[in-house]
Amino acid sequence: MSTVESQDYVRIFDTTLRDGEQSPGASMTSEEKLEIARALSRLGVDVIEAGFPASSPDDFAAVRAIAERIGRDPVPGRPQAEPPIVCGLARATKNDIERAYEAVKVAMRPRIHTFLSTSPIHREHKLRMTKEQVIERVREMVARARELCEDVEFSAEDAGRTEPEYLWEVASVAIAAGATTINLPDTVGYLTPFELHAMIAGVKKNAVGVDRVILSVHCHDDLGLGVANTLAGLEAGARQAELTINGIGERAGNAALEEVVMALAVRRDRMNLRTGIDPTQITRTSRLVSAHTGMLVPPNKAIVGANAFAHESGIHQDGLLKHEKTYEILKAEDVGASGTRLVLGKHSGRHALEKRLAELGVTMDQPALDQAFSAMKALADRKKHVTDADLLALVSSERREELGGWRLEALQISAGTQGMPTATVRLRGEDGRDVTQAAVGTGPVHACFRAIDAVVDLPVELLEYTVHAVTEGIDALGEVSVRVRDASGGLHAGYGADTDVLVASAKAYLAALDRARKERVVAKASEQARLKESA
Ligand SMILES: CC(=O)SCCNC(=O)CCNC(=O)[C@H](O)C(C)(C)COP(=O)(O)OP(=O)(O)OC[C@H]1O[C@@H](n2cnc3c(N)ncnc32)[C@H](O)[C@@H]1OP(=O)(O)O
Ligand SMILES: CC(C)C(=O)C(=O)O
Repeated sequence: MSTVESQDYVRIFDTTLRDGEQSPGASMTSEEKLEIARALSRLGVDVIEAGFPASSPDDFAAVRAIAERIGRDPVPGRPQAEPPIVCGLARATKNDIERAYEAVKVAMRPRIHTFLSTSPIHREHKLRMTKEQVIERVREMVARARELCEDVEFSAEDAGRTEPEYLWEVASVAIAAGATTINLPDTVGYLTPFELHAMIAGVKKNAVGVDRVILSVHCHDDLGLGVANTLAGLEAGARQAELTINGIGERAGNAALEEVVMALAVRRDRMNLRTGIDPTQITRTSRLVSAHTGMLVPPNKAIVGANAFAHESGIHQDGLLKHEKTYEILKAEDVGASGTRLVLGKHSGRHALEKRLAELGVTMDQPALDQAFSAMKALADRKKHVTDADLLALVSSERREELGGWRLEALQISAGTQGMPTATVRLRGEDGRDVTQAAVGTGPVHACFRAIDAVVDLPVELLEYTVHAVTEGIDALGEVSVRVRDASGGLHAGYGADTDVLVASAKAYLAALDRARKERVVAKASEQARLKESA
């Protein structure tokens, strides 16, 4: 028995190019579809539903191109693998079926997939057909498809809302007419997992000849149950799952391939089912589909979202650093994503900060780490993510502030088109004393520096003032550098970083003044020592 025939093997039928393309606005060109089909082949899907050939000449051409190339072009990483089946969708009409076959017949492994609704609401209002007419059409059209192609899938559209006994009858008729796969879609995403399980189990038990065919599930996500329902169907005995990359598809989409495949892989202990998918290709394929369809992947999307392997909160980060399994059931590398990310933000803790700083080449003793931690928390309150550049800027700003002297406690600026720009600063001296001063200036920076001058009382001339963003985005850290000249001609540089450039300016100016002050203290001390010596 080959791997594919064994009882625990689930065939992955990818319908990104057909049902996925039915997502509003997700149309793709033929070249894009071929590129995706190649990626699906590399991913290891068993069936590629390449399109609906009767729907337009473009769709026909795309299906045809995929049928021609897939299996014939080399697939990097899977040289020996059996090529995927290429399948075309067709309504239960002669014309659709013949068009589908025309498009797929050149494939190494072609399949015709024909469908007809079976639920009362579809029979009555959409098809305007009786139960008997539906049965007769299924018999005729499956037989016609089978005359053309060895591999025929029949889908009972809206199976989920079909009377069970009637569904068993339709499935029995399709099997007798030659269908090799019977698909039971929950077309409108209406069923609960228990109901879907019961539907598959019912057909498996009651349809005549069911042992000769593969049962398949195709679940939509209208109630967010697509993946859960697919897994329930597989537990009940279905051995083909119809899925799309990123879960795109008609309305709320289809069950997401990456979620079903990884659920089967991670919970093999529970379900004991396998697929032929190479999970390391998942992220790359997801990105390709997103790029070609323009359907962005939400950050919190399971498996492929930007946050799927990102941890922000301190307690989780600490746990992960001690043992990765504390908070991860699969690794980013398993699905071809770059590793777990510890995101520094308002919920992070010291362990994660220390690790990130060490990775950036910064080691600190405990008091310095505590200080950097407080600065990081303060920044994170104002900024969503603290990036590496933020951290380095912060650390270097904090280190410079460690030099002593006056420290900025508060800054209030009033500026605009009306009135004089005014700054009020509150500075804390080395002795812990707070001093508040206000000043006006030609602009907010000038007013701020004048208010600082009024406290520090160290005459300097401002030579240079530069401001630039060190990090990305509207909430970037601003970095300010200043150069001042003191009364004896000495030059002193100062640097400050903050999300508020005026605060960064005040910090930079204070740092430069502090250097000037320190040099003056050193110069005074050496002058006194010289005088003492000469006395
Ligand atoms: C559940 C699913 O996802 S099914 C796939 C859905 N995908 C699509 O519809 C995308 C491609 N579709 C199309 O391009 C067009 O709908 C076409 C070319 C197939 C048909 O276009 P039109 O001929 O203009 O028909 P229109 O789409 O307006 O109506 C569908 C017709 O097909 C009939 N029909 C629907 N499903 C089936 C079926 N499985 N078998 C036979 N006939 C069907 C409808 O009853 C209706 O027939 P009517 O004209 O006699 O009332
Ligand atoms: C054509 C069938 C399989 C379908 O897409 C559905 O029922 O949702």
